[in-house]
Amino acid sequence: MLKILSGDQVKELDRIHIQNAGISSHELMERAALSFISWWKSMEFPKNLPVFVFCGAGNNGGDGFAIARLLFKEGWEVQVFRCFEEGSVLSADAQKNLDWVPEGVLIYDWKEFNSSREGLLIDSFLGVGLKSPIRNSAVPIIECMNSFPGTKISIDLPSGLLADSPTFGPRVKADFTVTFAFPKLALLFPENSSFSGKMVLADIGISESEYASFPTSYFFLQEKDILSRHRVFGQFAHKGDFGKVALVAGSKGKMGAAILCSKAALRTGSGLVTAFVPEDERGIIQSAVPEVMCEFDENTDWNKFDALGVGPAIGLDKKDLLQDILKACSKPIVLDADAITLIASNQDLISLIPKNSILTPHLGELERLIGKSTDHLDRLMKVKEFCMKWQLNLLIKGAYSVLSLVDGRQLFNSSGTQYMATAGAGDVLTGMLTSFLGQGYAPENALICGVYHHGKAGELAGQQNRRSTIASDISENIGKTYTLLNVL
Ligand SMILES: NC(=O)C1=CN([C@@H]2O[C@H](COP(=O)(O)OP(=O)(O)OC[C@H]3O[C@@H](n4cnc5c(N)ncnc54)[C@H](O)[C@@H]3O)[C@@H](O)[C@H]2O)[C@@H](O)CC1
Ligand SMILES: [K+]
Repeated sequence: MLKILSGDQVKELDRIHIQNAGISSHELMERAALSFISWWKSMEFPKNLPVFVFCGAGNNGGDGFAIARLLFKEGWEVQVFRCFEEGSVLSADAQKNLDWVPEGVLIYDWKEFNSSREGLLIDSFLGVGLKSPIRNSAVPIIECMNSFPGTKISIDLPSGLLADSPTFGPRVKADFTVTFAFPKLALLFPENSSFSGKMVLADIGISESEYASFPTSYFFLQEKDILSRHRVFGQFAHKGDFGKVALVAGSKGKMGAAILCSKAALRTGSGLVTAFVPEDERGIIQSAVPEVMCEFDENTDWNKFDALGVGPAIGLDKKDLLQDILKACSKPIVLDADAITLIASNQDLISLIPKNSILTPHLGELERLIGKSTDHLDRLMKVKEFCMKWQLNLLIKGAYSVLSLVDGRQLFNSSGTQYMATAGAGDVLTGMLTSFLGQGYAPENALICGVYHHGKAGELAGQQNRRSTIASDISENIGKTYTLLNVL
């Protein structure tokens, strides 16, 4: 799994890679520029537009000079805008790439930029070298780039954004950020989304094994990490192997939650799904999902199920039921929605939650559980502490949902789309997670597979329906994600 290193670790990684690969730092910069060019070509930007490359004096600027040269070679009209005084000392690789800028590329001072011209802007002013809020002298350069209404593409990081701590000063508002080797932490923070735009990961040939020894608790979860987390079921598997799960969900007027999570559990592969719903409401679920069985007696043996998902729309009057379930259960369970709100207001219940269970609060529920956070980094730290203290897994939902594990690791999920921000999407996820637990997946793997496939199913649903996507569409696409990822 791809590690997310801090800005400070990048230099050390650079050094190790250069040594291992037997290349110069300048060659590594060239690879970064070439990787950018291959993304650029895939974008098919209109070729009649000129390209304005803003370059700083450090290696981020060096990337920009190299990109300017390569784009010019590809036939683009390119202009470079210097973000430093003439005669300034540049980093060695930036200087070399500045020297290599061909004559056909005109170099101007940034103050000469006319932001009303049509074109494409590349922001190569500041990258991970920025360690503190930007100097006053740099503010107008960022404002100048932001005054340009056309497409802006930041190299590695939007200039002004700190790689892994909260940023308060001005920063470039990019449409795309093409970042090298691994995502920089700040690109994954919701509060920075309007600055980083769409993040593109550009491979520069550094293999994950080269930084296996680098300490970090942050990881980036990608498609290649998923298949090995799945269990394989052979030809002789029967419905018992696929698990017997129960979902405690729904209440009068909110039976949709029970329908959505039970259906998702079936679509994820559960052999037998039982819904615990109010008896008066059973007709709704039984006609909507005939494959689901219903039970009504809450004095049941909860351990007869392979996995349990509790909470979607059960109502806030179910504290006693929740307490009974937590006391009775010996295996990890999935807790969502009202179950989390109940736990948040009755914190003595936390110690009763079976170790390794999975909690999936939305941001409001999370805040009730662990208190307010000043920003996403603060939220990550609080959640990590909570998970380690109580030995629980917790999902922070949103773009790049964070899977916070019992051992302190935090994985940022790469699948998903904004079109999943719709009622009931969380209920679908609860069904999926419960299903994987019931299929005998270790909680960590159930969480990883559940969240990744949920995001992928959402992407497929979003491609078909865009903003008209509803939670049922996500559920209906779960099967396609198995085909896509070649899960048998
Ligand atoms: N190993 C890697 O990941 C690679 C990194 N490369 C590039 O190298 C960049 C890092 O380069 P550097 O370490 O030279 O750093 P940067 O180029 O990001 O920043 C250094 C520049 O920032 C200025 N600066 C520092 N603090 C400032 C402040 N508070 N206000 C205003 N200006 C300030 C410095 O004067 C200097 O000009 C990466 O972001 C990436 O673009 C690439 O060349 C490829 C390889
Ligand atoms: K930049």
